[in-house]
Amino acid sequence: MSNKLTYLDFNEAVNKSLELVTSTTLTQMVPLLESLGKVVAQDIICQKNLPSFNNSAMDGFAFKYEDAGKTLNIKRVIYAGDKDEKVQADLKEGECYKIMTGAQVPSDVDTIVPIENCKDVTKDLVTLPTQIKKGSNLRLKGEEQTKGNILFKKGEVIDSSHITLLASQGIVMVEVFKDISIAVLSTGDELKEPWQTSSEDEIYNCNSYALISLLKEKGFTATYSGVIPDNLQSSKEFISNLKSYDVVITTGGISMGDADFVAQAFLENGLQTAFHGVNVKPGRPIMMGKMGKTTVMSLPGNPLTAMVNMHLFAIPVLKKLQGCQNFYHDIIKATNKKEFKTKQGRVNVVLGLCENGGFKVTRDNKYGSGMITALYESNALLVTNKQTDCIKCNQEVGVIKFNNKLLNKQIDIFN
Ligand SMILES: Nc1nc2c(c(=O)[nH]1)N[C@H]1C(S)=C(S)[C@@H](COP(=O)(O)OP(=O)(O)OC[C@H]3O[C@@H](n4cnc5c(N)ncnc54)[C@H](O)[C@@H]3O)O[C@H]1N2
Ligand code: MOO
Repeated sequence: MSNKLTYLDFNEAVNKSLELVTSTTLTQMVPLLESLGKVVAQDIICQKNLPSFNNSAMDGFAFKYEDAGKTLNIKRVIYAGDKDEKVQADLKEGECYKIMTGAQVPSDVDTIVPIENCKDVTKDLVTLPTQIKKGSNLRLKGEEQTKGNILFKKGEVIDSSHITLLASQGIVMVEVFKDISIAVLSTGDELKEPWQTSSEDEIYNCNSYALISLLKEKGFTATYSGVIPDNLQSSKEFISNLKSYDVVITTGGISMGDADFVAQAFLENGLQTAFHGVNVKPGRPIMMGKMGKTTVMSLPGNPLTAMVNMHLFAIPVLKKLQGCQNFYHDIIKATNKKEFKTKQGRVNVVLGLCENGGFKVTRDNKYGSGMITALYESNALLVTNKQTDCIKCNQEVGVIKFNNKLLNKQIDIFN
């Protein structure tokens, strides 16, 4: 980080980070269920009307509207799946069909009444109610979607509702954007892996596992690539082997310390720095840039800071790169439950618990960036602007929940 301690404006950093990437163009075909969580690479067009034939919404009787209130003979029973002569229009005067939910409705009837609303129902006869609306309980061919409509658009992340639509169209292979490749690394000689023994003088590497699992939660696959050594020459060699990845994400070693070699090692590998240092707490030392085609995101080592930076800065960039149309943070409105102070002159990112319409700041906003449990106790971030020094009790705030869906336009996220 520059010794002059000039920190980039928060919004400028967000925009610069998003400008670093454009959507991947590589696609692949995947089977229907494997498309879950992936980004669809072309508009999905309706190929089969929804519904594809007029059908009944109820178990009951199908009749001509003018026969409402009359006692009619039951011509036959029509079941879901019946076709051809079983659904032909052949009613005579004084007749109706008994019909089951989902069954095809013959063309000579226009209204359906549920069985429990009828009187004197026998095997052969039924008395229809007088009060019924024409067209009731009749689901018309194509009323939901017609052939040629766009069902959903390129760039949407496929969830269970998309899978429902795809299956309804008989689509079994889906063209999605190929997963971008992401390497996750840590730095620091003090680190031990969770499966190793760590003495009192050492700490476990939790950042890499935190990042990889967050990425998985957000639909990405990341490769753990180890710990960058705390010396420039080895760091440089280590980083030179990462150039085939679309994205490299590191934590630690980017502040002012004598062992903070990460930025220099990337620079010596051709990094074009977009920014290094942002006027935000936590997360001030964050660095982003491009090393050839590889997008580099170097996050501070403090675990809480690294994860906050992932949510705020990294995930939107990765979503854009992965081909998503929506990559801007959304906020939800909540009532602040407990007053807390923030520092003026910088953007503050505050952890809290957002539930039942309320936001409650974590640990009175007195936790440290090195803490791990504060994140566990929270499910949302509140971002202040530079002028804010206090968020009052009962004040309406806008918060970013960790599992918020992203938007296709930038909105004001500040409080
Ligand atoms: N003189 C200054 N010192 C610091 C500044 C500053 O502006 N001037 N900024 C502070 C801020 S803010 C932060 S955040 C940290 C970030 O420093 P680094 O990115 O260089 O991170 P490290 O020093 O390597 O580590 C910080 C902290 O996190 C622990 N750590 C690192 N990696 C892991 C990991 N994989 N798993 C668990 N814990 C990890 C590490 O042991 C340190 O305790 O710098 C301040 N200093
Ligand atoms: O980013 Mo540091 O405090 O911002 O922990």
